[in-house]
Amino acid sequence: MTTPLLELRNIETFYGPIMAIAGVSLKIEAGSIVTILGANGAGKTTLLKTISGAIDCRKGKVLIDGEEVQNRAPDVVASKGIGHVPEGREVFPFMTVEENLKLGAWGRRDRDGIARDFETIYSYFPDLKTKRRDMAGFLSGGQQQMLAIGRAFMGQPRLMILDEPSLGLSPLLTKTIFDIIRRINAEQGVTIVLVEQNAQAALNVAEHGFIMEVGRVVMDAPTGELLASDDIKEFYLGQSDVGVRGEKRWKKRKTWR
Ligand SMILES: Nc1ncnc2c1ncn2[C@@H]1O[C@H](COP(=O)(O)OP(=O)(O)OP(=O)(O)O)[C@@H](O)[C@H]1O
Repeated sequence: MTTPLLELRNIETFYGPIMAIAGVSLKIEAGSIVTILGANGAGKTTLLKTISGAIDCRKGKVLIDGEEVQNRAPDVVASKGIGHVPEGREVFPFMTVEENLKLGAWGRRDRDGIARDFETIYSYFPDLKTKRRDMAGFLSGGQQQMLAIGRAFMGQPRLMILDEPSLGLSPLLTKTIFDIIRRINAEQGVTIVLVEQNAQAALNVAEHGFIMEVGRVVMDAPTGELLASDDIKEFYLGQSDVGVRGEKRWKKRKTWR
């Protein structure tokens, strides 16, 4: 059996007395695209932050290629190949596009590789090339999302974790971003973990999904299975059954509890 690229074993993460992650275990194989879905407050962002070292867990293990990295500093986790694209992008507004991308390559010494990765990002996101000398704060929301993805890519991640990349974007821009995420996976061999509120877009691109509720994973299945699930249709895709006279049925109970 191969060692997963990322494994979480019984993670518990708290904010003071509040338990945000209540014992999550999961495995992510190299080369895959997986999505983590869940309602507001389910713990998705906290889980990603626990993986990247932005928040410490109180219990459990985070393993990258079988090596324990839980509660290590974010730069140590990044050096193991984890690139975190946080919710809300968090680009540096008073630095240019190019400077933001250079920061992503911090610690790298391979000048040729850095130059090649700049070109890769500019080929995926031509807008960034056009605006490479502009302040990041003047970019549109979609361009800032592109820059956040580009900056993470400059760190040569083997696993990219993206927190709600479609937040605030038009359907067209969301499609553009998701197409590039798919290409980064297929062409660059980067494994992708995608947290999304846009369940339809995420399930279209991912091979496997995890459903989170109040700090736990309540469902873990290939996306084909999730798309066929009545619970997923009802609660995440808004495709509830409609009665013969057009009235909506009583809201059904979720069966995964
Ligand atoms: N800084 C914080 N201090 C205290 N509680 C927090 C903090 N951040 C998050 N929480 C709580 O932790 C739980 C999980 O929050 P988290 O942001 O991880 O959820 P989420 O699934 O990412 O939600 P959303 O989809 O709204 O971003 C929630 O109950 C939230 O209120």
